[in-house]
Amino acid sequence: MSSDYQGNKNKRVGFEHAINGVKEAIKSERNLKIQMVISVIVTIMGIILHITPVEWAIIIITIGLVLSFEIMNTAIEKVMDYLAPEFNSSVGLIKDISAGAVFIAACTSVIVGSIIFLPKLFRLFF
Ligand SMILES: Nc1ncnc2c1ncn2[C@@H]1O[C@H](COP(=O)(O)OP(=O)(O)OP(=O)(O)O)[C@@H](O)[C@H]1O
Repeated sequence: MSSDYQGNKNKRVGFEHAINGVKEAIKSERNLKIQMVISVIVTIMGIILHITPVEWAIIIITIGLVLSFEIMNTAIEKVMDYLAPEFNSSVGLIKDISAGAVFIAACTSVIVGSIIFLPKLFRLFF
């Protein structure tokens, strides 16, 4: 079945839609802005503390995981707001579960960051 969007489908290259999605998510989601600032700070710390290539790979995967989960959470929130804008306990639960996935990814990133950075910071200051 074709929908109204089919007429606009070929006006942009595939990744342009994705870049637009990232921009829109950043505009509308405060948490995503905070996570991006934290990602920049972590990257600067990685440069200053001379982390190894393997540590860079782990940090980059972790940052990608958190940002991707937050963007997916934003998409789920938007779908739910579109389909059911009124108060609904099932909608609330779906959003809570989606936020839970971000929370798990964020906790993982804190643990990974601590394992990589804390010993280096400790050596720097003590
Ligand atoms: N339509 C709704 N019905 C019931 N509860 C809702 C509804 N919309 C949101 N909630 C509750 O409010 C919480 C926050 O939802 P909201 O859509 O405001 O996301 P947000 O402020 O961007 O939060 P997040 O930090 O998870 O991104 C949800 O996790 C849910 O518990």
